[in-house]
Amino acid sequence: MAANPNARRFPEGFLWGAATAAHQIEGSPMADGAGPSIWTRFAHTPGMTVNGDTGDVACDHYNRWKDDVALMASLGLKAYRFSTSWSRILPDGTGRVNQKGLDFYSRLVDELLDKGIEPLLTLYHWDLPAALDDRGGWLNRDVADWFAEYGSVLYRALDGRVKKWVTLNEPWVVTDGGYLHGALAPGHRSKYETPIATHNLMRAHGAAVKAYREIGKHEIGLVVNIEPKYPNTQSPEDLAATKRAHAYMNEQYLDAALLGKYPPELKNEIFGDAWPEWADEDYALIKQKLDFIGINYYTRSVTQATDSYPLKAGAVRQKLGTYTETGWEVFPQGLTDLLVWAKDRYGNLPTYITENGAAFFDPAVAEEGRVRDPLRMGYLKKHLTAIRDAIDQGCDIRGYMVWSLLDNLEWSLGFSKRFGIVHVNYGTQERTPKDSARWYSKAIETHGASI
Ligand SMILES: OC[C@@H]1[C@@H](O)[C@H](O)[C@@H](O)c2[nH]c(CCc3ccccc3)c[n+]21
Repeated sequence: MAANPNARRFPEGFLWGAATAAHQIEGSPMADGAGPSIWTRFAHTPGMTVNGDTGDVACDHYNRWKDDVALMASLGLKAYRFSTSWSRILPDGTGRVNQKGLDFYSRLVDELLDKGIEPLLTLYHWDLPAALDDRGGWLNRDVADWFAEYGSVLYRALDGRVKKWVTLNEPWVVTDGGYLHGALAPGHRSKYETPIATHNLMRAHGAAVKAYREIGKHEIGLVVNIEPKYPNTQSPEDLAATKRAHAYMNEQYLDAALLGKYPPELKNEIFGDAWPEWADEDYALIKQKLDFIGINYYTRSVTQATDSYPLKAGAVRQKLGTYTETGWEVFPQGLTDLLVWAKDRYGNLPTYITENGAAFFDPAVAEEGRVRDPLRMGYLKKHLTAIRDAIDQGCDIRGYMVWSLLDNLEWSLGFSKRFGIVHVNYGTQERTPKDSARWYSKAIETHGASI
C-alpha cells in the first residue's frame, strides 16, 4: 500500500522560506547616502577575505530586488528572511535617518507582501556601522541604546507589514569570530574583549525587544546558531571539554536571553579573570519575553579535550562522515537532538529553523539551464526529515528558512563557497534555480509530503 502522504506532512501553517543577509547579497554598500559598515572596511583590508572578495557588487540585489522577489514567488516560497543594513538606515549609526535607505526596505517588503511572501526581518546580521565601531562598537555599553534607536526607526516604518522581527543573528559568531579569533569583522583577537562584546550584544538585544514592546504590535525573537557537541570518548577530559564547548556555543546566549544568566562554565572554566561581574540590572534588561526563537543549524561537533585557547576543546573529524565544502559534517540527527534539548531547557517556545543548508561543489549551469546539485538536495531532505522527527517528539517548530536563496558572499570565504538553491553567475548576475530549488518547491507545494 502506498505510504500515507499525510503521515509525514508538516503542521498546517508551517512557514516555508529561504534566508539571506544584506551584506552577502545586496552590493552597492555606499549607494543613496548609506554609510560604511565594518564589513565594507574589513573586506577592503588586504588579506581578510579569499581572493580579496568584497560586498561591493555581490548579487546586486540592491538593484535586482524586484526580480529576486519574482524568483521567490516562482519557487512558491511562503516567507523570506532577510536583514537590513544598519548603515543604510542610519549612516552615522545614530541620529540622522537616510530616507532612501529606509525606502529600499519599504519597497522590498511591499513587493514581498504583494507576492504573498511573509517577510522575516533581522535587524543585525553582522554589519555594524563603521561610525559606531569608531566609538567602540560592541565594546561600548552605549551600543544598547544605539541598537534600540536603530530598531525603533524600523519598527515605526515597517511594523504591521513586517510581523516577525529578529534582533540579532548569531551573537556567538559575532563575538567568537569578530572579537576572539579575528576571522570576521571587526577582526579583534582578545579574550578580554570577547565577554564584553557578548554582554553588550545581549544588552542591545534586550533593549531592542523592550523598544519593540513600546512600538510594535507583532512578534520579535532572537536567532542563535546551535552546534550540538558529542564527546569523542567517555573520558573525564573529553566529557569536560564537551560540556565547556556546549556551554560556550549553545547555552550561553539563550540562557542569557531566556533564563537571565550565563552558564557558570564561562567564568569558571573558560574566561576566568577575563569574565567581568555584571550588574543585576543588566540581566533584567537582557531577559525579555520573546515570541519565538530562531535556530540556525548546519552541523554537529564530536568534541575532545585539546589545548586550544581559551576553550581547551576541539572537533574530531569523523572517518566515516560526509563533509560539505566548508568542512562541516552532514549530521541531521544533530538537528533533532538539539531541538529536543532546546524544548526541554527553554520550555518549547515557538521555534523557526532560520538557517539550514550546505555548500557543495556545484557544476556550472548546464546548456539546458540546469544545475544538478544532488548532494544539496540530499542534505535538505535529511534535515527536513530530522525536523519532522523533532515535531513528532513534541517540539513546536513553526517554519524552515533554507540557507540560502542565492549563492552569495560567504564572509571571509568570499564567493568561493556556494550555499544557494539558486545559482548566481557573478559575471552576468544571471540567476538559475538549481535542482534543489525545484525539489524544495515541490516540498512546499505538498506541505512536506514529497520529501
Ligand atoms: O556559513 C553559512 C552561513 C552564513 O552565510 C550566514 O550569514 C550565517 O548566519 C551562518 N551561520 C552559520 C553557522 C555558524 C557559523 C558561521 C560562520 C562560521 C562557522 C559557523 C552558517 N552561516
